[in-house]
Amino acid sequence: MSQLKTTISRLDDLPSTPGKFKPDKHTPYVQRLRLHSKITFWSFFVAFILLFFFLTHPSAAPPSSSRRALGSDTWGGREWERRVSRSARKRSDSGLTVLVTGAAGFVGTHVSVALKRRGDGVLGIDSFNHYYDPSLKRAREKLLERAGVFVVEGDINDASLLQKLFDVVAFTHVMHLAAQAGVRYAMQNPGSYVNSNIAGLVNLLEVCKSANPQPSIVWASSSSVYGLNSKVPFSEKDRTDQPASLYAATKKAGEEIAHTYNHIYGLSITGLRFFTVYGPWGRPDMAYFFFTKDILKGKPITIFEASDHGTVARDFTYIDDIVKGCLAALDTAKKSTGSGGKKKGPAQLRVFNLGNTAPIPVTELVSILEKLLKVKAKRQVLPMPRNGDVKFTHANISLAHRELGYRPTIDLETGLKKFVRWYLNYYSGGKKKSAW
Ligand SMILES: O=C(O)[C@H]1O[C@H](OP(=O)(O)OP(=O)(O)OC[C@H]2O[C@@H](n3ccc(=O)[nH]c3=O)[C@H](O)[C@@H]2O)[C@H](O)[C@@H](O)[C@@H]1O
Repeated sequence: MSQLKTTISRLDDLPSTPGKFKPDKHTPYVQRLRLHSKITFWSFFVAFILLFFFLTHPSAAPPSSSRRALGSDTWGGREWERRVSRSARKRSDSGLTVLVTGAAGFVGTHVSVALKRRGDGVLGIDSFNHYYDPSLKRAREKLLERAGVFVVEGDINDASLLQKLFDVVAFTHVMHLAAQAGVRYAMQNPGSYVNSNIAGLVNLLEVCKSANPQPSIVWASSSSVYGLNSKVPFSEKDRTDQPASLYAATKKAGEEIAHTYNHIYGLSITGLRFFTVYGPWGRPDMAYFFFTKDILKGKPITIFEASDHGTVARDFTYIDDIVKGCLAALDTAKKSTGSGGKKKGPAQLRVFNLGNTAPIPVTELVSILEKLLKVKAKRQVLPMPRNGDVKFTHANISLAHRELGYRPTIDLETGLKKFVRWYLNYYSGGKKKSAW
């Protein structure tokens, strides 16, 4: 307080109309004026140096929240809001207005384009993290841009960004696909699974529950929640309390968290348990993708077998079938019942298997790839390491068939043919690099 008084009294020393005042150059006032000029000069000089430093060293800039306040971050500003609104504008009154998280991801890209093509409003959000080659995500972003979908670069853990998106657009639906995927990587980086699949999910649901109107939510769970369940085919009624990986455990936790937000806040939530989704623009961390890469390079591939020399198999599901399931889940989602963070009545809570219901041994997947690529794979068969993998998956899809009209139509060989065609084209560096 005393310091404040001193500062005020110093300011009071200055004449209110300095131009009319003829100073005596020997008075203390003139000395102070000279001092002030020097301070002003050095302040400008230091400010200039700092500005130069931050412009040439962007990573040394202040934290994003303060930059955001200045409107100079990757999001914010009038032009940005215009882009957000334009992307989320639907073509007809009956259309949906969907926020797609993980929009530059494999499933996110396909779902976003399909929604946009049929006239829904779509806005994407994606963190473009480096879990796998970010240039593939950027190529997908270009594809989305051409389809009229704007992807906001940001994290689902950023509550102020999500809040801002809901301030700009009244989303009717959220298609939540942003996640840390991959079963085996969970042993290397467990924190990223907790951060995306648990903290990120909770953050998103917090914003959704407070939104007015509350959106309906459809999100990606995983076949991995069945874990050590050995009853086949896997039905939604089967036990899911024995996850074999941390990845599976975070997806299972997501399903329980969904229950809580549905119960307390009246959010309408649908979880989709995807079964090993594959296809063009897929994820390079998945076996069918890196097997293709390694076979073409003449590198050996490792094929896991069960401890009893038993076959390891997956219910591989083609991306177009998954997209149909996602759209059907959005179309049949009932409205959330809450408003202003308060539940008004019971809301819809659903879980569906989206699989192909035709498990194929991994050895057969490799044989199909060999045939399509016309290259013999260098197979190395090893016992399945204890890294979170399960022996087989097999979806019972009768519930999804009944409620969503879901009926997969693409068998593994047909789907891999489409994938291989895309792969060769994309990685040939040819002109058709970003073809669909
Ligand atoms: O359906 C799911 O729930 C999951 O499907 C995939 O997980 P996964 O089925 O393990 O798919 P891949 O990693 O592509 O593995 C496919 C099969 O290849 C086998 N594999 C994998 C890697 C390898 O080097 N060798 C090998 O034989 C695996 O054991 C597995 O049986 C996805 O990576 C998960 O994100 C997703 O949630």
